[in-house]
Amino acid sequence: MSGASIALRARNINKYFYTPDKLQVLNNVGFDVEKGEFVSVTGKSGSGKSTMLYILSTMDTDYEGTIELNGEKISGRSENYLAKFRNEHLGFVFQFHYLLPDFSCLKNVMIPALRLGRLSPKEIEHNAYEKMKQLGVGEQALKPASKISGGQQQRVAIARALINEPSVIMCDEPTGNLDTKNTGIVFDIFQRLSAEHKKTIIVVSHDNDFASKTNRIIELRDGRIL
Ligand SMILES: Nc1ncnc2c1ncn2[C@@H]1O[C@H](COP(=O)(O)OP(=O)(O)OP(=O)(O)O)[C@@H](O)[C@H]1O
Repeated sequence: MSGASIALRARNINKYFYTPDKLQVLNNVGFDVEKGEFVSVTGKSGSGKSTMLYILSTMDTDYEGTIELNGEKISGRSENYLAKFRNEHLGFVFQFHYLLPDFSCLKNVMIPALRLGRLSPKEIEHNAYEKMKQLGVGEQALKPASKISGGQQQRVAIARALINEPSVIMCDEPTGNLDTKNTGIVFDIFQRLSAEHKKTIIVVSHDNDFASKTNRIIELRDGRIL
């Protein structure tokens, strides 16, 4: 693989927790993810999936090894640098959507872009509404986030993750709270983002059916890649 086509490069990642006892949770983990690839991370409970995602997503900086995202070395960087990097390059989707319940769905989607401050509020509102329409939740725009269904909430959360046009989207059990129908809808959204919009998608999932349909499965066992 040429460097230009790599979105994420992880090398020799070791991670330890020290309480209650010293525990090595990731053991010499290394892999590449290509731009536009849709990858799932699987493994039994406790195998280190969430720990790895926290590290890859720059939230946890206490590890050994090196990580490059979009050609930039992100290991060993300051929190200020990483916060800016996250805003510009990464989108996040979690099992629980963490939408602000009393704010409108549209406002929820707008918030990361308002925080970034690159565009005017009018432009951001327009972009947020477009993203919501693309994900089939345009009609929910003005409703409070607490007043729509769980599947719709997750699509609003995906629109929020996309609002700053990140090239890499990291997800921790994004369908863990959804029924089969909504899981299928969310899968199709990710697949389209990867195939048509060349977004790189990394999803931690317990759902073998979901994982088996992604481009590649990275399986962890006891902190090692199989
Ligand atoms: N903050 C922490 N302090 C100590 N040990 C931790 C901490 N966080 C996780 N661990 C341990 O690290 C190991 C890996 O946890 P991790 O949450 O990454 O696994 P996982 O594969 O995501 O599990 P699950 O599928 O249940 O979410 C587990 O043994 C867990 O108990």
